Amino acid sequence: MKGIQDYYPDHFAHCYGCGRLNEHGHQIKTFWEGEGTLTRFVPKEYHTAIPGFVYGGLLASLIDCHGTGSAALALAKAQGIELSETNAPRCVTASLQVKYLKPTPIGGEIVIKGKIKEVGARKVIVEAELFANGVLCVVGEVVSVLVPDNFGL
Ligand SMILES: CCCCCCCC/C=C\CCCCCCCC(=O)SCCNC(=O)CCNC(=O)[C@H](O)C(C)(C)COP(=O)(O)OP(=O)(O)OC[C@H]1O[C@@H](n2cnc3c(N)ncnc32)[C@H](O)[C@@H]1OP(=O)(O)O
Repeated sequence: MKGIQDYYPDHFAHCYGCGRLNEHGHQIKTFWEGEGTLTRFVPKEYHTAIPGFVYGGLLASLIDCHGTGSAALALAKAQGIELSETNAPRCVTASLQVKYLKPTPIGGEIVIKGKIKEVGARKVIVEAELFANGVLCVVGEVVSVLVPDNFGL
């Protein structure tokens, strides 16, 4: 199944967290599930904080790109954009807040769920919940801002 990241132009597809063209990155994919958004990721052994548990920086990174991806989905919906080829809106992170509630175990799939809290003309706020083996381990909030096609060029 295609994620919003599959609809970014190539120039915006090199992000370490979610760029489909970054062979060293996490290449996460974010899509709608009902009214919310969803990203899945399976940490590797080397994503370790202490043996058996995921490094918190990685979890923040996953929430970051889940947030910007969810924001792009929300803007596309709000603006009536039908996704095809590389026409997705692109959002950059303005603010990232993460709260680690429980250690996150390595050894299974991580699921990140997003709730769109606010959608403006450019700014989107997304609340994220990160689950490991069905247990809520991390929550976060991402403020994303729509950027123009020539951002970074
Ligand atoms: C330089 C590298 C960036 C690379 C990113 C590539 C983007 C590609 C897009 C897509 C690709 C796939 C996705 C990638 C995902 C990547 C994730 C990351 O790791 S991103 C890297 C870290 N983030 C930055 O480096 C942003 C640096 N900051 C900025 O560029 C600007 O400050 C920016 C664009 C965030 C806002 O600047 P303004 O001048 O365009 O817009 P104003 O008018 O200041 O703000 C618009 C709204 O946002 C709020 N806002 C701005 N900053 C905020 C903040 N820090 N906290 C809360 N709200 C904030 C403001 O209050 C305003 O809200 P009101 O419309 O009035 O309601």
